[in-house]
Amino acid sequence: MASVQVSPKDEMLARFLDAAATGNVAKVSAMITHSSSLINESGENGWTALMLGARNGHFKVVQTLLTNGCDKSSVNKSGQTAYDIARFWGHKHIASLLANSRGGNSHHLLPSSGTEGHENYFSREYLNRMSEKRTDSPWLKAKQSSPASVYILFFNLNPLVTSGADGAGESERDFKLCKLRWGTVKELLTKPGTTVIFLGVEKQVKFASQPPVEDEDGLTAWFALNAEDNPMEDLQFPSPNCFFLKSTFPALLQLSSDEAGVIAQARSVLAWHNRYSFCPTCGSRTKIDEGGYKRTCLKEDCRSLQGIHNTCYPRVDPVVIMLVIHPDGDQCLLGRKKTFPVGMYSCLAGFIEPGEVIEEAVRREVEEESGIKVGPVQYVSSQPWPMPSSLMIGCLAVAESTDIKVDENEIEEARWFTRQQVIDVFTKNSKPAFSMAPRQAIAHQLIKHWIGVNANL
Ligand SMILES: NC(=O)C1=CN([C@@H]2O[C@H](COP(=O)(O)OP(=O)(O)OC[C@H]3O[C@@H](n4cnc5c(N)ncnc54)[C@H](OP(=O)(O)O)[C@@H]3O)[C@@H](O)[C@H]2O)C=CC1
Ligand SMILES: [Mg+2]
Ligand SMILES: [Mg+2]
Ligand SMILES: [Mg+2]
Ligand SMILES: [Zn+2]
Repeated sequence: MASVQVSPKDEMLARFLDAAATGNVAKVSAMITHSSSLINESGENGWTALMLGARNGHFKVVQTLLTNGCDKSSVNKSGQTAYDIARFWGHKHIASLLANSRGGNSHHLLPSSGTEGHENYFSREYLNRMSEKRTDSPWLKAKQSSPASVYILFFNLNPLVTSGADGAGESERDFKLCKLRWGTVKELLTKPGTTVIFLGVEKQVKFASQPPVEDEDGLTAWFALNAEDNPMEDLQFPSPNCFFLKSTFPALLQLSSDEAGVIAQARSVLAWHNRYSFCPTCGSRTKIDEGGYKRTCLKEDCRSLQGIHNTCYPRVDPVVIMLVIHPDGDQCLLGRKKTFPVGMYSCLAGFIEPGEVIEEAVRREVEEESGIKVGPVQYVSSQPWPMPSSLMIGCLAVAESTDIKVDENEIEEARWFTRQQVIDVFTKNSKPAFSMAPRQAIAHQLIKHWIGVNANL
């Protein structure tokens, strides 16, 4: 009988590939120590050890190979990388490891310095939320009628403000929230259709001598109210200059940083009450609990009353927003929606989908909207965006491809802009190639972070 001659080299490769395919990390590790050239070799149909480990969900094998300098960009005879294979077979943690590993040599394009100390607009925690007090009904009731408590009022989810031009010292401060007292709003509180929520207490406890009247515990509680009908006619306001903002954008970007933080919380929770009038599970009536942080179904046997029932709590919708850097490190990808002002380009963004990690959402949204493939992703900072309840998760990402193909349903145009063009927009040196989102938007801050310009630009 004729026997097929297998060279010792081929036999060793077969054993190595088998160890990777079966998840034998110790053997994979020992064999590459002994014979380092094995690491990038391929067997049948161009499959490498990395691809086999990725195919069969062996995280540690993939990790070991990457740590030892395995080339993650090689493709098999079907043109698939190990990353494509991991994604196809649903091994998300391995796909993520492959995309974020240094193998592609593109990590150096991301800034090494963090953003410590940077605060995005809408992010300031001016109040201590004191969530433990939400279930303390006597305390909440006493605070509601306390003359020291502060009420901010909304109609159609737009806050009551005055003109803020009183030397506030912050240039964005064009409007100032009207802080009302219980005496002014007590009639409104009893009206059907009025929603009241407890926001928290001022972090700074006031000294006893300071007006207005203090409660015994020295804590100044803040509440937010949303009125169903325009309350202007019924109420005596402390200042004739008070008015409701007519629209949210860009007016909501013109508050002080403290007040913007309060609005981010209040508007998101009020918007949730406004949209979730009935139980999403059975359609019955609900009652408001926990200082406005919960809606409980009134139907005794409703499923929402058993187990985890997140329909009862205010929602937060995570959104990834990313600045994609060109593989040459010197350009970034910006897009424009049809609704943007003429000439404005900004970062791409998109809602995170269920079962998706941040990095994968960045890759999916960028590919959907621009056709660009993305490798490493780096988290930078986040921003509440209360229109109505997004949490913007700001990232930098490095592109692995450069040909743009826009999804015209979402984006009108996407383009690569050079670092110099971006710097020119910030410094207003020469005729700008585009206009930028306002500095209160995290998109603006991400772009600034990438080019490393200082904070007062
Ligand atoms: N602060 C900042 O700098 C920026 C903030 N943003 C905010 O980020 C958010 C998302 O960005 P965008 O590019 O529009 O997102 P996407 O790219 O995900 O596209 C939005 C579309 O996706 C659909 N969609 C999917 N999931 C949701 C969900 N949970 N809630 C609402 N719509 C969903 C909607 O389609 P349909 O309407 O057909 O149902 C919506 O029009 C927006 O609210 C935007 O205001 C965006 C850019 C900059
Ligand atoms: Mg999208
Ligand atoms: Mg989008
Ligand atoms: Mg989307
Ligand atoms: Zn119900």
